[in-house]
Amino acid sequence: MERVRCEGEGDPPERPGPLSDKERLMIQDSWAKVYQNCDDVGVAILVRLFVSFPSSKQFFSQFKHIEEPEELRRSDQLRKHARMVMSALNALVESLDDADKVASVLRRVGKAHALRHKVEPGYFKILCGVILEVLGEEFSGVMTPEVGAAWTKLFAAVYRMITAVYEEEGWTKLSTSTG
Ligand code: HEM
Repeated sequence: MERVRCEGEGDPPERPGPLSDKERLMIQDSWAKVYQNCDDVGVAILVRLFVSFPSSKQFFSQFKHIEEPEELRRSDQLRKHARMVMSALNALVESLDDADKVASVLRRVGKAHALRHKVEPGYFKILCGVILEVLGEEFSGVMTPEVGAAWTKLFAAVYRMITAVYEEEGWTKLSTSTG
């Protein structure tokens, strides 16, 4: 059964330091392999998100009522969002040594989702977890525990920056449940 967790609910403190050079390189090397298959991987990630957390479909007019994974997989709106997610992640990974660029990518994504798409920010945390899960399954040779830990650290920082953008944009529902 879907369970969307609230901000701060039972989570360990998320204040990791900046990525080390080694962590940054591990993320960039593993991503290069993932991104070679970006269309398939992006669709697999989003189908997993929408099947495991059906409430995350509520924001998508064209497939919010679809349950069948095969039908979800064929949705143009899903495939379009998959490409946008993968290409934003690519921009992020390519810019890991440029803090201003990272901040600008996340600001753009955070603002659009807070103001235009009205997506509860907790879904970003859920999506990050789903990405780690799918990459761990599909790229098990690449996603060693050490590489996975570097990605986990990156996603914790991404989520912190996204919630900071939401707060700056006046989002007031950070502590309410979405489930
Ligand atoms: C890493 C996380 C994500 C990235 C990089 C991302 C990226 C994007 C981008 C680049 C756009 C188009 C930008 C725009 O409208 O200005 C977009 C649109 C959208 N995103 Fe995301 N997104 C992410 C996560 C999510 C999540 C978790 C949800 C909801 C569960 C979501 C829902 C939407 C919706 C509803 C749209 C509009 C789609 C449409 O008009 O067809 N996104 N996303």
